[in-house]
Amino acid sequence: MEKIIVGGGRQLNGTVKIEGAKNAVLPVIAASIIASEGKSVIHEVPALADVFTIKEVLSNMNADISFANNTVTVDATQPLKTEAPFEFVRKMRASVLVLGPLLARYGHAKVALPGGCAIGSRPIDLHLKGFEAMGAKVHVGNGFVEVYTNGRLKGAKIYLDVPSVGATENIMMAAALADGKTILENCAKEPEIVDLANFLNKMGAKVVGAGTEIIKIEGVKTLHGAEHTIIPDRIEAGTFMVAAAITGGNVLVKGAELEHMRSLVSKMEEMGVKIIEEPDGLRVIGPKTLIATDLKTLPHPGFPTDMQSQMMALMLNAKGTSVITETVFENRFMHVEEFRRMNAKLKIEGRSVIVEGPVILQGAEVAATDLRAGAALILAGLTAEGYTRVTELKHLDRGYVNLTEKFAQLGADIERVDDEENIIIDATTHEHSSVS
Ligand SMILES: CC(=O)N[C@H]1[C@@H](OP(=O)(O)OP(=O)(O)OC[C@H]2O[C@@H](n3ccc(=O)[nH]c3=O)[C@H](O)[C@@H]2O)O[C@H](CO)[C@@H](O)[C@@H]1O
Ligand SMILES: C=C(OP(=O)(O)O)C(=O)O
Repeated sequence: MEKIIVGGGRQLNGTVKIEGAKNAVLPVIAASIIASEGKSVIHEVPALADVFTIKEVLSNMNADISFANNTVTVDATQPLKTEAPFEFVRKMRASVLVLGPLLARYGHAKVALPGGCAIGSRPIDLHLKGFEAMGAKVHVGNGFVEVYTNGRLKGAKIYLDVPSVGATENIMMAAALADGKTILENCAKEPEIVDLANFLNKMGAKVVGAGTEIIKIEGVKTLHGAEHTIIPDRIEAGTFMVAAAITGGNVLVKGAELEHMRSLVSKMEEMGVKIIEEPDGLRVIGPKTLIATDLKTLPHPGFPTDMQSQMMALMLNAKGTSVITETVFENRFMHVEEFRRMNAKLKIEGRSVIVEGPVILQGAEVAATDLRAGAALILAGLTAEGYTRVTELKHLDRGYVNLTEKFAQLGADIERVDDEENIIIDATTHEHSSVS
């Protein structure tokens, strides 16, 4: 089994470069299949497991897609299959983002139902309600959701009950080719929504208002391929910002965009962390003593749920009682049990966790219960006594590229090992017996 082994006690210093955003690149690649003319060329694509999954989804539909040197090229001009089977959706829920583009272009899409996951039930009812409002029929059965329409979708006025990121993206993509105007209210305002709207507009779409709570889309008849550069990953950036802060280090997080990260920056400043905007990123300087604070996750521009577990690691090192309230996902506290294995003092009360700090964390074997939980356990390991061994790395690989190497370059005592290999090394050289 693969593990990341991290030793505590080292301060992190230096520069780390942030990749393109996972949550922007997945909808942008999905959107590229709407183009009936020309190729799309997408730059700053991170080499994440999720990107390889969406590439497989598109290849399986007969799109011509290649990925090299952080650039994805998509030619979807030939007729496509309009189905995404469970083997892909199971690996990555964002596969449902092909529903909107396929429905808009072909009047049909069939995708395996994503089902629940570690952070909550994550239904797609709002995506489907949006398609229905535009005249589509929805059929759910045998583990699939199928959407279809006779002729073009019709522009509609759609109000989202909650500002869902995926529903905003799927409806925006479908509306781009609909007949008439769609007005999407109470939509998500994340920077990744703006990135998708910019890409769609380069393809010939007419989308205005992305980044606000009302997006207006005037449908056009066809879209063409376009060239686009993905925005930096604010969650990867935030993870390294916490790493600098938690170790009392000084790290330049190159590519971090202050505009995308105001809620995180202000929380970290409240905790005593110094954050300086520099021309190419954010410099983060950890204090001698971190101060406890409270936070509540909310849709953007509120505090991002994808940074909640990393902030829990920071709060475990802060002086006083902190309270974290999770309002976006109903079950995103799986990491609490893992932190407890490291001697954390945490109490769950409904949708809140009470964090008592500072605590002397102890290295332990812990599991990455989801993507960000994995990152948070590594962060906790940076300050723990002894060695922390993080397993279930498949989650981490969905969202972080070269995480171990990046931490090591900043001075962390960290390595990724495979138990099987270790056994072989142990048997021949006896050198690695202390790490497995
Ligand atoms: C690939 C991607 O971009 N993933 C991000 C996206 O996920 P995703 O797009 O899945 O998240 P949503 O914004 O849709 O989910 C937010 C909340 O709305 C609920 N909901 C959503 C859709 C729906 O049809 N019905 C419904 O009830 C969800 O269960 C959840 O409680 O936004 C989340 C919230 O910022 C982030 O944590 C994920 O990293
Ligand atoms: C929850 C996340 O992503 P996804 O929606 O891809 O599961 C995340 O990035 O933390």
